[in-house]
Amino acid sequence: MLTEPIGVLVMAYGTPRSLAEVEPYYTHIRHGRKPTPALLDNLIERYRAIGGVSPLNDITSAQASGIEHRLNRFGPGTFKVYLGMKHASPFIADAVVQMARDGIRHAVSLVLAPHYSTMSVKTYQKEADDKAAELGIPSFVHVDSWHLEPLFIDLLADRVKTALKAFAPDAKVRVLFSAHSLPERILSLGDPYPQQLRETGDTVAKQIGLTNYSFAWQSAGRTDEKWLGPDILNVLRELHDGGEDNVVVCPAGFVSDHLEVLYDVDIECQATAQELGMHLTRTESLNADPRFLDMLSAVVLRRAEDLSGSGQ
Ligand SMILES: CC1=C(CCC(=O)O)c2cc3nc(cc4[nH]c(cc5[nH]c(cc1n2)c(C)c5CCC(=O)O)c(CCC(=O)O)c4C)C(CCC(=O)O)=C3C
Ligand SMILES: [Fe+2]
Repeated sequence: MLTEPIGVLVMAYGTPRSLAEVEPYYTHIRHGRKPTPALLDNLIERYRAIGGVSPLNDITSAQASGIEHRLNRFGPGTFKVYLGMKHASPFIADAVVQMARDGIRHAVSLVLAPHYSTMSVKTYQKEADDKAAELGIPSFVHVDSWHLEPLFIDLLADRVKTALKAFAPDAKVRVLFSAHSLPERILSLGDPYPQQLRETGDTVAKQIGLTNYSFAWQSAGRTDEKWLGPDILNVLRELHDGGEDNVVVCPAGFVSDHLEVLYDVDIECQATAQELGMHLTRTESLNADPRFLDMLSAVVLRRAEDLSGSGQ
């Protein structure tokens, strides 16, 4: 192991801290273009519907500090965790500046999302690497994805089993593994994202002997482009038309309770299900589950071994 502290840059999407911050946050997501009043009102209404602010900031912070605590179990001060957000402060670049100030020379990056995409994880990594290059500090060793980590699979498998208990033992129940949709053009780029979601779902299903399951995309952006389908709301309608009215949604692409889970699944999918007379539940989010943080810190530790191995 290295003798000086290893920096760990934990990256996440970020969320506004108050309703007043929704406009600058949305403008940042839109690469500096202000949203129209209608788009802004619509987003504010969604945050209002989940209680005004998203619990995401608190959960992300708890995840980062839980990872740091675990990494330092065997040697206090061996690792220093920095939190950097894509669209909210502290931004990824702020965290990298702090790492440089602290004299960190060896660092691992981890994105709090299981599946790799050129439009998500890669953009986080690029932001970190660009800032490191600008500051003249060594680049990061990245964790690209952890969608097949055995402990991640175990956690989802347990959650699916628990969710299925809401139904009669002999009921026919469809499990829908979902993730955030992305523009369909990622397909022509050979992006691994859709395949990785499928691998997560297939592996969970195999582990618990689940046969009635499929995949759906949720939370597609409000843009003119075509987004990956099938959209989860259409999948619910099709299931109902085919005589299947029992559904467990497992939002496997997300790790925390936030807008896409608390609004898009718990309010929007639930409303469609009710309208159709379907029975829908979802798996509990991973949040700061100790077993989840054990898993993430083990993944970081493994990657940190590559740092010393590569002689950096
Ligand atoms: C792949 C992916 C993940 C999962 C991986 C990861 O976690 O990185 C994710 C997570 C999240 N997305 C979030 C929020 C939003 N995403 C938006 C818009 C967009 N998301 C995109 C992608 C993703 N997003 C994309 C391609 C857009 C279009 C604009 C663009 O090209 O960038 C918009 C704009 C309005 C709207 O479309 O609703 C909002 C408000 C929150 C925080 C929720 C909270 O505050 O609780 C979280 C965790
Ligand atoms: Fe998003």
